Amino acid sequence: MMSQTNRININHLFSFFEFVFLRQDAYEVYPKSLFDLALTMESPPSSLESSTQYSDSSFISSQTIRIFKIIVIGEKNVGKTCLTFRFCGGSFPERTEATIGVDFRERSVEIEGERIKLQLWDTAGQERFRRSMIPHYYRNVHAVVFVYDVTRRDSFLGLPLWLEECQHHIATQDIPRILVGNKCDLQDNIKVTTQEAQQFADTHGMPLFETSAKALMNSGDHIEAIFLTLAHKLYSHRSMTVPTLSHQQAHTTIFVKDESLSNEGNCYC
Ligand SMILES: Nc1nc2c(ncn2[C@@H]2O[C@H](COP(=O)(O)OP(=O)(O)OP(=O)(O)O)[C@@H](O)[C@H]2O)c(=O)[nH]1
Repeated sequence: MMSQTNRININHLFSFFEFVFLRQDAYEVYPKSLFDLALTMESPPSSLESSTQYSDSSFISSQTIRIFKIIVIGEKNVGKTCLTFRFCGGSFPERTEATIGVDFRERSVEIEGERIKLQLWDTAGQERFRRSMIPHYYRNVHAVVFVYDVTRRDSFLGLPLWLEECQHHIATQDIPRILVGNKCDLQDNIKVTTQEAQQFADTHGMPLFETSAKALMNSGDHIEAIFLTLAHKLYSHRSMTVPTLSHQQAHTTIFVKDESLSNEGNCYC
């Protein structure tokens, strides 16, 4: 009988093939170790034993760091790929293709002196490219970014369905969620007002960010600020919700070793 681990690995391979062969543009921002990410993709984070297992693996050494899985969802063409690429790769991609399944991007940031990794799952907006992946998107997720296109009302009016899907697949609603209205650089074509977007965000208890993956907003890097705000939310959210070992085991943080850090200590707090 095929074990659960084996089944998961097959899915990992599937995703890698998609990623490496179908989305060459994202390759340059892929984390240094594909295998490292494969282990974390759907590892059972509620199990501390599993974390220890990874820690004992010989191919990864040094200190554990926390990885937060963030899924970016929304209608096709709203700019999910561009937003994640901009944050992880530092620029607006010259060309993009429809995401098939999922693309992964990752970036380390330092919050209050601790280095953490944000693992962004750039999900497919097209139903046919995402249907079979939906359970994978939501498994062990730490935060959700809902994206709509300010120049397309349909992408905004469709948000309740994305929220519903999210509610259906995530057991706890107590995870950070943010709403991002993208393509604000197309000023002459805006179809969703800030007021109605803000009302929607308030109704659903989410902060709203209007931005552009293409342009520099407010003379600073707005995308950077959005994801860093989320990182802070995740950091403090977790600190508040993981006071004991048993809580910790129930929480969805994934631990892996990072060989670029020199400190030998393992920290599960
Ligand atoms: N003007 C403008 N165009 C953008 C912006 N963000 C993305 N685009 C364009 O919108 C199109 C779709 O962008 P993607 O990032 O591929 O959209 P997506 O949501 O990942 O699409 P799927 O993978 O199909 O779900 C591309 O042509 C981008 O160049 C933006 O902020 N401003």
